[in-house]
Amino acid sequence: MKSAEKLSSIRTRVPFQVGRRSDIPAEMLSFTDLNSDKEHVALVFKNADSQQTTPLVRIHSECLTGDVFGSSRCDCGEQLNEAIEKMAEQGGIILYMRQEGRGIGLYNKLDAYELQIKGVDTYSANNQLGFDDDLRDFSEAAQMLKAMGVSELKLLSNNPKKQAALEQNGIAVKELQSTGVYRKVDNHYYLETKASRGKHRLKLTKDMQPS
Ligand SMILES: Nc1nc2c(ncn2[C@@H]2O[C@H](COP(=O)(O)OP(=O)(O)OP(=O)(O)O)[C@@H](O)[C@H]2O)c(=O)[nH]1
Ligand SMILES: [Zn+2]
Repeated sequence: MKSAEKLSSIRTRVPFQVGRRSDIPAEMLSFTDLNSDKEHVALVFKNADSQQTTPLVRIHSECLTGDVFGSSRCDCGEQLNEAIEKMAEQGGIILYMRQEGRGIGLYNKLDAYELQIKGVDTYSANNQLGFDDDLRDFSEAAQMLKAMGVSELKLLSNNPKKQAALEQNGIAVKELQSTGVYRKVDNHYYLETKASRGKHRLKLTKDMQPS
């Protein structure tokens, strides 16, 4: 895990409205001097970075298939909407990390899907393609938070690795809030594997019906 020793700062802060009806005020922030040249952005609701001591934060990894197209293979789009709707009410910050496919990129994720259709699970598909289970490095999330002056937060996630990474990089996680579980026609095996092998905190029940 790389540390967030490099000092980043806010480059641009642009207001707009977001959400399914484009009626939720937010600001998009870009940054200078992140560890990589990936164009990670933050979405800030109700000026939570300057107005709240312990804002609600979601570190959301890019998922073109789920976030944009509502793919049935994962739960990313639903988690993103949940975060937007919660933060419209109480304020908060979404760090939208350009880490498509847990860091392997979109084309490789599509290759992994092809293997999954043949019965390989979500992590083993990565391994068969020559990648580790998860290539994401969350130190840049800590850099972005520090640039915004946020040193403690409530984290909206089921993934304890995100909490550990923030804490290793000097950000205090005061609370871990789970997201909803979004069962769809063909994501049950994906969710089960995230819980068993990825150690995500997901409460899955056998009779859970697709939404
Ligand atoms: N390689 C690969 N990446 C996937 C797959 N399904 C979703 N992703 C990517 O996984 C990332 C989301 O990570 P997840 O493991 O679903 O969840 P998380 O962000 O770690 O945890 P939460 O905070 O609880 O949502 C996004 O970048 C998706 O593009 C898959 O089958 N294979
Ligand atoms: Zn997804």
